[in-house]
Amino acid sequence: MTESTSPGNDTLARIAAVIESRKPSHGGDPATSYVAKLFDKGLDSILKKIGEEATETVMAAKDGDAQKVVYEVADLWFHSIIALSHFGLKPEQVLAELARREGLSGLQEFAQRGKAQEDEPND
Ligand SMILES: N=c1c2ncn([C@@H]3O[C@H](COP(=O)(O)OP(=O)(O)OP(=O)(O)O)[C@@H](O)[C@H]3O)c2ncn1[C@@H]1O[C@H](COP(=O)(O)O)[C@@H](O)[C@H]1O
Repeated sequence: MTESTSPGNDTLARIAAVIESRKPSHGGDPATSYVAKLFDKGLDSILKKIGEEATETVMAAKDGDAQKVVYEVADLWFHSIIALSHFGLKPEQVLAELARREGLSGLQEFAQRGKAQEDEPND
């Protein structure tokens, strides 16, 4: 797969657009759409799915099952995009935040926040 055909930011933007179209305000139908059903159930149900998918990601990793890690992270990202949409946010905003952090070491950033050395995020 070449770089130009690799799934990337466009994929996230397209999925986010479909998710947006499933909102009740856009005519999403819980009878025919998983996303519309989740929006219909509300934020707690969306957050519960994120918790489940995060746990399943950890379990797949602990099992050493690399392909399952891919499936579970895809589930986690998908449900996280639904949560972003609930708050009127888009994946682009998360990607922009990651881009902003590029080149800034996590330890450097931690020090800039004035954290004491004994609080280092190493566990
Ligand atoms: N990417 C996804 C996607 N990923 C996961 N899922 C669904 O999310 C649910 C995840 O639930 P679970 O992980 O609990 O899976 P499970 O099979 O129920 O249980 P486990 O065996 O994993 O424990 C399943 O019903 C999946 O089918 C998704 N449903 C939809 N999409 C995208 O969203 C679009 C809109 O979907 P609809 O709103 O349903 O039209 C689709 O065209 C896709 O692009």
